[in-house]
Amino acid sequence: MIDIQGVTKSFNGQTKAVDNLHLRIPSGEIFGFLGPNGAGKTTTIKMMTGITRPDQGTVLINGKDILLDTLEAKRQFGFVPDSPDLFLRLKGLEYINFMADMYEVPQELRQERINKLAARFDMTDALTDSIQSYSHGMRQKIVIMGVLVHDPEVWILDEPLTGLDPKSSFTLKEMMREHADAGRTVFFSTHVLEVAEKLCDRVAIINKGVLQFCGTFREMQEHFQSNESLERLFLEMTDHE
Ligand SMILES: Nc1ncnc2c1ncn2[C@@H]1O[C@H](COP(=O)(O)OP(=O)(O)OP(=O)(O)O)[C@@H](O)[C@H]1O
Repeated sequence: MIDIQGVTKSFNGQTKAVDNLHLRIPSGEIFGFLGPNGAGKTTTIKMMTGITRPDQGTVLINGKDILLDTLEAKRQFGFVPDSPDLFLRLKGLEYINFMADMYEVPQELRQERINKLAARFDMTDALTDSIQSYSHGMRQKIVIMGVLVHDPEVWILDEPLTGLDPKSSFTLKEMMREHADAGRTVFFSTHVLEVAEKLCDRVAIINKGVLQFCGTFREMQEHFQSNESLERLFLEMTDHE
């Protein structure tokens, strides 16, 4: 469960990148966070994960305050950032083991998880190569595997499908569904509205830092008294000046 309580963030004392955002994402849900370029999605995610400090408001992850109980809050989630260009000098397996060490995953359990994840993402042969030699999609997959190796209850994923090939993208979406169906939480940002429409239990749309809508796709259609696709409704909500 994620509880975003009135977070606000300005840069350089100017326009608010995120303005008094409230969102509550219960366990058991895949939640899509949508918005045009520069809308404030990554800034929100950085405040959720304790990377950026909000000017106002806070975020609770499974009831743990990211500002006051930071370490406990961080134990609750796994975070996939929008850029996977991290730890390039490490081999894939070294990186996953590093993540498993950080989260104190016992040896036997980690081996089983690494084998399963590598098989699901077609990465078994690549694990002994350096991350530097990986394609963008392979780097994305190793970062996802590094997060999933500690089996966090809450997944926070910033544009996780970018650069993944169709099979890996399908696998990740399948895993997101399994995770939510097991009563846990998946929060992800995306620009791929067809994916959001099919995959998400609920979505939020943010524009210029301000929440425009939060609810199911059906609720959105009812609200706008329209049978249009999510893409059309999104454009209507975000195109007007
Ligand atoms: N470190 C920073 N310094 C100054 N401005 C910033 C900083 N980070 C973000 N911004 C500004 O905050 C606003 C929101 O940016 P953010 O990266 O959160 O958008 P986004 O919704 O993730 O966009 P995209 O879809 O393009 O990734 C933008 O106007 C951006 O220029």
